[in-house]
Amino acid sequence: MSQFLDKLPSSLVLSVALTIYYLSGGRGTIIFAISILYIITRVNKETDNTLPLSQHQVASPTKKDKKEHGKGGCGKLCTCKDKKEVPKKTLSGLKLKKSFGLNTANNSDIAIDFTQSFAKKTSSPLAAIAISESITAEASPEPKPLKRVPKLFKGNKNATKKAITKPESSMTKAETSLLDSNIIVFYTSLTGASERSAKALFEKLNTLPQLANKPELINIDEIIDLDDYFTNTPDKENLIYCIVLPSYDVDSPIDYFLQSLQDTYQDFRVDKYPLKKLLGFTVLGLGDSESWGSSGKFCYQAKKTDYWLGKLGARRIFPVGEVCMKTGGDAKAIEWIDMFVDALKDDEPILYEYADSDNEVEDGEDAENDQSSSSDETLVDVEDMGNMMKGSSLSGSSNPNEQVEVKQMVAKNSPTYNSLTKQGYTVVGSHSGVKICRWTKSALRGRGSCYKFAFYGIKSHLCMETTPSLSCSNKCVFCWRHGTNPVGTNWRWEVDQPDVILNGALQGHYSKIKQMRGVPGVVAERFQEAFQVKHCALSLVGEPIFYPYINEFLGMLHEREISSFLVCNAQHPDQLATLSKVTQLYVSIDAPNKAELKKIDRPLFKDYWERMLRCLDILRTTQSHQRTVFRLTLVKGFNMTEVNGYADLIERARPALIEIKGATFCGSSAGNGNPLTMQNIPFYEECQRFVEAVVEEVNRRGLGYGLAAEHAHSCCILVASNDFKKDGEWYTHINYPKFFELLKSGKDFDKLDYISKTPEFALYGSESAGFNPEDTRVKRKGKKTTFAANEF
Ligand SMILES: Cc1cc2nc3c(=O)[nH]c(=O)nc-3n(C[C@H](O)[C@H](O)[C@H](O)COP(=O)(O)O)c2cc1C
Ligand code: SF4
Repeated sequence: MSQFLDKLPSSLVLSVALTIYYLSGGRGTIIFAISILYIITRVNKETDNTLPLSQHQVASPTKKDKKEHGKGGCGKLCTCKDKKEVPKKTLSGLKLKKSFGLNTANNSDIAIDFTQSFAKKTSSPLAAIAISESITAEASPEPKPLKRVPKLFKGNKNATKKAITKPESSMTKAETSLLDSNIIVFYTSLTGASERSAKALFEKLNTLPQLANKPELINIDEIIDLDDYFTNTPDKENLIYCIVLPSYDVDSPIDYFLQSLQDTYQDFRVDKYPLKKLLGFTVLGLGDSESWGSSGKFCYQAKKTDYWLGKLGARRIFPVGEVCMKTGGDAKAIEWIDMFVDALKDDEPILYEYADSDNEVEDGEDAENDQSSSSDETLVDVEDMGNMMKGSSLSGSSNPNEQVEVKQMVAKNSPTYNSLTKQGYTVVGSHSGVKICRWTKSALRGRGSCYKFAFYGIKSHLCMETTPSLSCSNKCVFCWRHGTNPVGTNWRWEVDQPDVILNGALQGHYSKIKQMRGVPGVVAERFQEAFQVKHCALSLVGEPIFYPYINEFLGMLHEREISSFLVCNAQHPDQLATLSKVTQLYVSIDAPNKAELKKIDRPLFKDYWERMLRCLDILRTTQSHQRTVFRLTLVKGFNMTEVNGYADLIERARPALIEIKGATFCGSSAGNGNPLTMQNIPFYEECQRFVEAVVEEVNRRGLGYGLAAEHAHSCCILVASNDFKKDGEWYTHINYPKFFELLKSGKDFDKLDYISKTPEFALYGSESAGFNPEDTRVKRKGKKTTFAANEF
């Protein structure tokens, strides 16, 4: 009978029970109840005893496993096709289980058992709760019984995967014993508690007889360049990082440390998972749960550190400790230390949870997810825009009675908003953005400014990078935003007032500057100066000229004596024609002919080439009074061949200046069709040869241009019209006070009316190659002399 019932589908059993209950007018309650009990028992039996073979995991496959499931047994990713079911008891070997005597096999149960075990060992319910929370968050956010699907075992394949491949959750056993590692204990401390704990951990490791190598103790605040440890790693084998730090909900150097980790993660120039080289890491957090528990900020910066180290590819070898110094004190920290050191002796495999770690941080700073997935939801292509545009008041609806729903470009609850804020942008209003650039940080620390200092005298710590339109009409292959910003050809969104944008941008910029005050190396004088922005680079992302009130916005900048460097993509000739005075007007010229322009800029406009040519004509005519600049981004294999084509465009527009810059690598992405690889990034010498050829050609045509300045570190060269040469010397710099004086006078003036002499160090071919001798050069270990930061 039981066998017969087992063969019936549960749904049939339930239907029969319901029918009996209904037909008997409620008198069949007992039959109904028995049926329900029977179904529950069956479901339990099914979910408890078996798992699909393709999902099951075994730490070390037995001979029997291998025989049954092929060569690799099930210790590796199982390739069995028949999805045969096997008993769940093969789930074994979890490090935490062994260390803490756990009996259960699934993630949520591990968290619970771990908590109980931890509490038993430490008699600390508080620490237990804290650690339990972090493990639960990491292992399984909620214990959903039917989702107790164990992680795949994938061996140690991550180590050999390409940098760009996201490490996956995996159960791995390190080839090296953790005791053979080189451990560095990092700490940062404001009032001394974390320093004490770090020293206690260091001492414990120092006297641990089984540890093969002596540990190191490093104060994070004394590290000159965090990149030496958290982008690159010291030249030692099998490094383990132990990081001890408190949390502060007020500005502190910890913010800078966290921001650096995040910047590294989002920096397209570095390996996506640079800390994969480490053998492992762990974080011990100190905080105050009584005062900050209810706000959810208890030890939040330790959790964030743990999160970002994980995102950078490092393997967590022990759960983040969250110790309340008010209720537990040093003793609780020592308990965590003892447990961690014990765990070092244990060489059981460790579950590396990469995927779930995204959930750990309340504000979930996961840029990658947004770039790859959520951004897709918000990208609106021109083909999809027809209907929307019909309805937009700004898109010239033909029907005046048509009800128009005008949306926000980047609404606060949209994935794009999350994506941008997670990447460090402050979204101002609903369509503008501001972000502090790397060079601004670098200049604050007395290091190099960006190439615009060499070419035009812009001090990076006085520069704000912003845009009044996050939307763009191109999807350039070299764009470091990788197309995660909204796209479109017409303005069809709500419009924010220019004063709201400017005030919001300045506020966002200054608050980011403020965060730098505890950073080692920040020069007090420069820090103070930075609260008076002098230059505005309208080039962050998107197309500033797209903003309907761009002229009003420029006027407000100039009123505050902030110079304007506006970059446009040569796709909006009408707006370009009516643009008012700017300090410097850029037009991006990314290719010398129609076919290559399509390939490289991936424009949304069908008449993109004609639009560009119209823009060039406007530069030569209506806007010829401006300091017009061609900006060329050289991409090998795409746009570095046709010298004549570029000469034609230069001849047509006669720009005052030509900035030529080698493209920087921002990663390939199948998701958005970005085809670039490192092969497409030209060397500086290649850029030089190309630029020299272009200059030769334009001069052969009698146009009169010369190689004026360079910034070799940024792979950037400035070509200028000979109009900027006086008595054989270049005058590419800008006399900013003169610019504002002329502007205030209300008279017409020309690009040559506010020029200033180019300094020696910036001249093309000079020994400094554009490096300001007043700034400090930073030597990185094992590397040539270089700047401290790269340009965005
Ligand atoms: C101004 C201030 C802000 C703090 N903010 C937090 C917080 O957000 N979360 C937390 O868990 N503890 C917070 N704390 C408590 C400290 O993290 C805790 O006292 C810690 O032990 C200090 O470590 P340290 O002296 O080694 O730097 C704060 C303490 C102060 C004085
Ligand atoms: S890189 Fe751009 S935003 Fe940064 S300092 Fe230079 S001009 Fe300003």
